[in-house]
Amino acid sequence: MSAIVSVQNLRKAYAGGFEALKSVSLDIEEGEILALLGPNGAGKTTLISTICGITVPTSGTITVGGHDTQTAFRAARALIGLVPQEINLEPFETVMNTVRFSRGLFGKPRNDAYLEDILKQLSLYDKKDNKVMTLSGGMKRRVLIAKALSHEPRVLFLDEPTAGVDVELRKDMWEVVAKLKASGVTIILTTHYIEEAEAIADRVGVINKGEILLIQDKADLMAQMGRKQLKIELSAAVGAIPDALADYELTRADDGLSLLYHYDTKGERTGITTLLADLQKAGLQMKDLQTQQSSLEDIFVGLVKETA
Ligand SMILES: Nc1ncnc2c1ncn2[C@@H]1O[C@H](COP(=O)(O)OP(=O)(O)OP(=O)(O)O)[C@@H](O)[C@H]1O
Repeated sequence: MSAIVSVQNLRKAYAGGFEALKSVSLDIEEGEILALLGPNGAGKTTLISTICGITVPTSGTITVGGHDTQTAFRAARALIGLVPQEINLEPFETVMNTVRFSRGLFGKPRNDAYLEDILKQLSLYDKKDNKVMTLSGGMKRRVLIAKALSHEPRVLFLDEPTAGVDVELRKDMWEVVAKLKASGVTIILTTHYIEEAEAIADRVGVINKGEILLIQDKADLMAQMGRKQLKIELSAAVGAIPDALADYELTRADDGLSLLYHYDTKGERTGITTLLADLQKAGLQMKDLQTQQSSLEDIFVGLVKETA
């Protein structure tokens, strides 16, 4: 695979001096789905807007399909579709005219068959002659996607595509994204929903305070950083963890009725057998045991906390 978007040492300081991006470098591979995670104000929208040419970088370079976004903006921008966070549609226009107009802005020849196909993919075809103002919020979000795809871009940026969208529609949108990927479009999305990244991304990038903390294959990330938790339910509550068990770094839970033990899934030894033996020696009676794999959410929260 080769990089379709390449960002090198990108810095963005807003007027007033606030540094929203601090020397960000990343390559986005053709055909992948990259999810950018980060808390509010991390710099996700700034990164996307800068790549799309809406925000001017303070320094650094960006290329899209080999075109420099500063010296060959039109060529770079023609390859990009952007679905913004805000709904910015003309309320009195019909769905079909909205997408037709947007395609025209990129100087593409009229091609209703292509646009109708996009509307069908997004389950909007039966609404094509409806005015935008008559659509539901979820449908308007899908019109935004259709609009962004109207000029046949190779890279699609989705900024919080499912914000404020109900669970069912969110899953529909994931299907749409999967279909787009299958048709060869590279997708970059920002999201607050970690389950969204877990469900659809090939790679996950975590941004905090204008810096990329990590960018990694999702499966590798979960295998490397995923820790397991063992929950030991006791027959009687303990007020404090016995000194003899100090090495295990256990935490009390459920008012002392449970103890939590964390171990590395990649480690050669989990330490569970010796822990169970030592629990018995310390006179603690075990009622039940449960294990739980840490989710992407646990990993993300841990990372952001570390750099807080
Ligand atoms: N036009 C601007 N002028 C000054 N500061 C700005 C401007 N736009 C954004 N910022 C600041 O830059 C930082 C990054 O904002 P950005 O919108 O990129 O974050 P984000 O990760 O997209 O957040 P959210 O998840 O809330 O959308 C924030 O501290 C924000 O206040």
